[in-house]
Amino acid sequence: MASVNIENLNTLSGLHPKPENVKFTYGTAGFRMKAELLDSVVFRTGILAALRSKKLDGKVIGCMITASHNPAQDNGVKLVDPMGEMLEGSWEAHVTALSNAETNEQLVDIIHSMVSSLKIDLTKPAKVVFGRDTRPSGEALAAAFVDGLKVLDAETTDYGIVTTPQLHYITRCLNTAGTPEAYGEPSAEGYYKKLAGAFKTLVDGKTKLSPLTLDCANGVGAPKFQEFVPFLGDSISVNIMNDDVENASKLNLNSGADYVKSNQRAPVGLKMVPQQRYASFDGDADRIVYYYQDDDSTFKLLDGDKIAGLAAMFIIDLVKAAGIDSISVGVVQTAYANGASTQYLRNTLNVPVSCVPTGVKHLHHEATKYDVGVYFEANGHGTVLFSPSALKTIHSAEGSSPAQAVAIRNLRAFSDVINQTVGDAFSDLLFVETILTQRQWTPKIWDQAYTDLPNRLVKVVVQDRSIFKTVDAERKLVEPAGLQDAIDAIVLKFRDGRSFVRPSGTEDVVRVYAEAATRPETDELAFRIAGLVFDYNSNGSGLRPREFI
Ligand SMILES: CC(=O)N[C@H]1[C@@H](OP(=O)(O)O)O[C@H](CO)[C@@H](O)[C@@H]1O
Ligand SMILES: [Mg+2]
Repeated sequence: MASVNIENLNTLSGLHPKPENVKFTYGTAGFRMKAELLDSVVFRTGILAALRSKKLDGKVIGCMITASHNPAQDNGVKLVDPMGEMLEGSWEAHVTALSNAETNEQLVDIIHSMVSSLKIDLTKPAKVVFGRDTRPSGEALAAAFVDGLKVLDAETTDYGIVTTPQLHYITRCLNTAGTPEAYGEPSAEGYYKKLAGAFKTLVDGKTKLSPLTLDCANGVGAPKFQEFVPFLGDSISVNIMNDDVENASKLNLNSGADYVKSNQRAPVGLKMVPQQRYASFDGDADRIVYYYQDDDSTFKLLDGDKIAGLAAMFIIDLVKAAGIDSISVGVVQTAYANGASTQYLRNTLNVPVSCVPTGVKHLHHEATKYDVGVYFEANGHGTVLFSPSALKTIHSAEGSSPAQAVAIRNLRAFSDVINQTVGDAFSDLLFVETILTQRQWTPKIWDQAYTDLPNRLVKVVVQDRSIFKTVDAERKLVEPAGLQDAIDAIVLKFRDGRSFVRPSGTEDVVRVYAEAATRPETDELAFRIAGLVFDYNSNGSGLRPREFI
């Protein structure tokens, strides 16, 4: 068995020293922090990507350099497994260990112990592809990643500036090429052709909707959607705003899906016209939320929960119309899903709903258990997964009437318009537009499925968030002892009250979520629980926010 060329590793690692006194953790969305701290981490992630590829017999591993909806000065790195899914959970600990090695000797030791415990054959080839968003720090970090790949002589292709979902798509295409599961051409152009072709089939012959106004958060979604437009031709009209990627400081500033969802308001500078459709991407275009203004000028958000409800409703109808009763539809949510959406799914659509911990990898995994699994985080990250057997059924069905044949054709195109590797703002946009076009629905009609319970999300800065331990898909605290009982006692006093507390996986805070029958009750509940959490674990650190009760 070959071994690592230590001289080579020492030289390359010397170019990417680890900053002192920083502890890195591969979290919900990979490593994410101030860009200036990331050089050594990205270099070592390159080593790990090469090891993972060797372990998987030379299958292509993907890497995306992005910090999504976070500010321009942040960056991050995240690995993609061969079918376009997130890095397998057990490898998160390995990449975390590599990133925290203090010396080159430790680095070599960790690599050697991985090679022996995971039985990695270093003579196997390694193939790794990578891309990045528009952040100015991306280019240098990509170079550090390439240095990491050189440690193990990995073959590599730089896909340059792409959206996160494009990189996931390309990774899957490369690994399925020439097989019956071939996913498409492994290029941005192949991606545009596949999605646009399916969309055109779905809206063919239907009356086109009024233009959609699209806020791209001044991120990678802007140039990439511009690139996409010629492929879509006149099948859709989109007015793009917040497309200034030259001025990095504008990235995600007062705009984008996270801003709109968190503040429940339109991006700054957008003058809304009642009953028109608006949508916002986040900074790496893997999330989308829709919104509109009602006639009384109220702002109405159509978030990930609303998108999941719309998708589930449409697919259920389509499956029925196609006469394929054997395909069942399920929806996966997290505890942050609005209680009204869960009720709608269960009681109106009669679909099974699972609740899993936060983080796309959990939702994705659970969704694979259904024939058609719809998954969305409330913040707008999600997609629809068709199981291999559902796809087979859809592709072999013929239908016994013209109406059934049309429904089957639509189901096939629908499965193609959806990026099944990961939540994808472009693809989600197209499937929402498909449904609204086929039904000729305004955003208000879509919104009428159910009325959101008022809700509030509060961040609590505590001394040590690691003491908060949860169970039951993060809906209950088991530690610190007694805190959950105190929460339950407060929640009981509120009509339709629901609240839960969990440590964030991406920020150094504890999050409190609350919903109740009315806005004032919701705010009171949220701030009471936030106050309770703060008092449990502040030890006098920081100021107690004034709104906490
Ligand atoms: C409440 C919330 O929106 N949490 C977000 C956030 O996770 P936290 O673990 O809550 O920090 O970032 C994740 C990664 O982007 C995303 O998947 C998740 O939905
Ligand atoms: Mg994102």
